[in-house]
Amino acid sequence: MKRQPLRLAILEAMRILEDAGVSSPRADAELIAAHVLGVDRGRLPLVPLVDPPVVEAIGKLVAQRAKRVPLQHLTGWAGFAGITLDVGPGVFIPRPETELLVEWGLRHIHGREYPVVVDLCTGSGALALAIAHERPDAVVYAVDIDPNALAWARHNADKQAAAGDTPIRLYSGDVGDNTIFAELDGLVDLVVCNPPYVPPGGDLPPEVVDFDPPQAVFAPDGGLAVVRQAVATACRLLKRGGGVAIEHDDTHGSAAPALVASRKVLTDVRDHHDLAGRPRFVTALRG
Ligand SMILES: C[S@@+](CC[C@H](N)C(=O)[O-])C[C@H]1O[C@@H](n2cnc3c(N)ncnc32)[C@H](O)[C@@H]1O
Repeated sequence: MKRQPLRLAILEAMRILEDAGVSSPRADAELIAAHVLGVDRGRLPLVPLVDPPVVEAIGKLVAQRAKRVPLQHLTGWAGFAGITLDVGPGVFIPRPETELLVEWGLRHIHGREYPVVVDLCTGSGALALAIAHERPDAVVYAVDIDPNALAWARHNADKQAAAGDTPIRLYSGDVGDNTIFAELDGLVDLVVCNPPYVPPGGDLPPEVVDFDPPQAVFAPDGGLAVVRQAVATACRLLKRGGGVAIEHDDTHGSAAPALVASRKVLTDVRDHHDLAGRPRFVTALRG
């Protein structure tokens, strides 16, 4: 059979994805093509013609994406703050907005030697591994309640350590357990946390509802239950001058900072917006 222009296969993929209601049809079509061809997306213009089996492989993945299977489940990986994490069924796919917590956290520990860092609710290991990658001297702890998520985190942590990064320390546990990391009480420089925070019944796209684990997304108490637990744990773990950054729902731009400010040991409470201008995460320092 004849070779075909890749451009046409991508245009056809975009049409299918747009009809299916995918929010970023061009990016997804190009990323699927790049995945099938084993090249970076930016190199696609260097591939003018493709063989029929390539077009067929692109078509199969596009059909799955049109059923709203997340792109990262199809490719098997997610880029996050300069690292690549393996992801799939059973673990939350790291989101770009969470990279803002990495940026804030790295700024906070800048100039501190051998900082102790704790990632509560680690999922795939995203925050812990991104910080460990940038700060090889950091002692990084991470915890999750879900054994499936932890299996992904262990896999990613082993892979990153095998590539030469300092290993992180992973634990199974509940942020609501007030003895968690008791050995670190008052010793921690930075606590980061992207907890489940969507109020139950929230309106979400199929990629989230059907593929992210529910306990990674929804939380009781109007979405604030795990945020509240993370704040309490941070108060106990942080040393004086230590900092905490917690992601929250964009409807919690007042409630989350108020919850943090209700803890007298935490000072300099600030809420931060994402690039789209939505309230996204709260930070504070241990006074
Ligand atoms: C929104 S995901 C975030 C994962 C990762 N930090 C990220 O940003 O990609 C929330 C994670 O919190 C975990 N989790 C939910 N409730 C928890 C709890 N009470 N204690 C510890 N982990 C919890 C879930 O299993 C899930 O992996």
